[in-house]
Formats: sequence, structure tokens, C-alpha cells
Amino acid sequence: MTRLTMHEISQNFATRRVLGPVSMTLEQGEAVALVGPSGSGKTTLLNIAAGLLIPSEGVLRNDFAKPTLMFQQPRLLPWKTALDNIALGLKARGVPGNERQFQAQEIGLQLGLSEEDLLKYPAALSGGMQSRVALARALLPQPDLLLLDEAFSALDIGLKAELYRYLQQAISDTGCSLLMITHDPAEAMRLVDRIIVLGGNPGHICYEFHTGGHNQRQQQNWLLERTRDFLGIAAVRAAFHLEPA
Ligand SMILES: Nc1ncnc2c1ncn2[C@@H]1O[C@H](COP(=O)(O)OP(=O)(O)OP(=O)(O)O)[C@@H](O)[C@H]1O
Repeated sequence: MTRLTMHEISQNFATRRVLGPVSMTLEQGEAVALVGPSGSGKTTLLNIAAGLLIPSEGVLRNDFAKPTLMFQQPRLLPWKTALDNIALGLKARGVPGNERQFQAQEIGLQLGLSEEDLLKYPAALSGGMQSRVALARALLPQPDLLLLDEAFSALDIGLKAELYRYLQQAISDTGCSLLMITHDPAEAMRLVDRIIVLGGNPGHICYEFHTGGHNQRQQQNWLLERTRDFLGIAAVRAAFHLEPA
């Protein structure tokens, strides 16, 4: 079975150990969130999972063939139009020009960009539009693993809800796995099967929470109750340096 496995992973920067040892597995079709206080090593772990950083110690095994990434900053190429930015992943995979443009336009329109927006350069797009472009770019190559680093944290609540719906639909249509970092427990509750809480110094796994309720995630009451349950757990509160409940 396709999976991502990290075994006894640690990361040092200079002489300082910032992470580990951490062991975790992400199965095909599973959605997992990494949460934890600032500096607990979430981005470091995600970068290791993405192959952007070689860990100081431990073993990474990634069977996923088509991972894509999306960050908090949309990181669009300023000299390319929105349409060409969306099509970038297909270009790298050798899809011919006309087909790239067609597919990029289709997903751009589905994500709420107009034909006019798609011809604009990033500097002429609002932050929200740039995030739509970045999500379209990450999803268009039909990844089997999507890695999100606080991808939605700077967006307004309406746009967040819209992109969550789109993402959930894309995941359920394609069976793509998800590994995401978020600072918002309710966002994690809504989008993932399992929440991994990192904490301490060096960062390590303090708790794993199975969200459940696969069919109830759209319901506000369920989300509120489940988020309250999560935030009531002593190990979670300790990781975030919160007073005991
Ligand atoms: N390239 C680097 N060189 C030196 N130290 C680094 C480097 N990258 C990260 N760190 C340190 O490693 C620790 C973990 O950083 P990381 O960005 O992974 O945490 P995080 O949990 O993602 O934080 P945040 O929630 O604030 O984004 C921090 O103390 C950070 O200063």
C-alpha cells in the first residue's frame, strides 16, 4: 500500500536539536493535520516529508508518486499570468501547451476566478485570488499527496469555507492524501481524520486525536463539540501551555 513513513526522524540546526525523534505514518487516502505551538517543528517536519529537507537522523520513506505543496504565501511567479501559474505543474510533467491552458482555465473557473482574472499577473490579484490560484496550481496535477503549510490561515472566513469545500470535494473525488499544518483546531477537525499534536523542545509528538465523524464534518455543532473535546485533553493543553481545563 502507498504510504509515507517517517521513522525516528530528528532535525538539528547547527548544534541545536529542534525536532525529534518523531515517528509517524500517513496512509493512502488519509488526511492528517500537524498542530502545535509556534516553534514545535511543524514546518520542519512537513519539509522533511516533502523531501525539501534531509533529516539529521532517521528514515523517510515516501511511496507517493505525485506530491504537491501549498504554503501560506501563495508564492506565484510574478512574471507569469494566473493561468500560466496554475498550469506550471502540468508543464513540469510534459503536458502540451494547449492542453495545459485548457485544464488550467477549467480549474481556475471552478475555483471562482473569472476569465479576466486568469489573464492577470499576480500583482494585479488580491491575496484571496492569489490563494485560489495557488490551490488550483496544487490540485491541477491530480496529486496523490497534498502538503499544506498554513495554506488558509491568512484568508477571510467566507473564502476559507469556500476553499475547504472545494478541497474536500477534490480529496473525495481523487482519494488524494493530505498532510497539513494549521493553527486552527476547528479547521483540522473539519478537514482531517487524525490530528497530531507536536510540542516540547525539541518538538515531539505529544498526542494523536482521531477526529471521527466523517459525515458530520459540515455540521457546525459537531465541529464545535469535537473541537471542545480536543481542547479539553490534558496533553493537548500542556503542549500549548494552556492552563488545565
Ligand atoms: N533553517 C533553520 N535554521 C535554524 N533554525 C531553524 C531553521 N528552520 C527552523 N528553525 C528553528 O527550528 C524550530 C522549529 O521551527 P519550525 O518552523 O519547524 O516550527 P513551527 O512549529 O512550524 O513554527 P510556526 O508555527 O511558528 O510556523 C524553531 O525554533 C526555528 O527557529
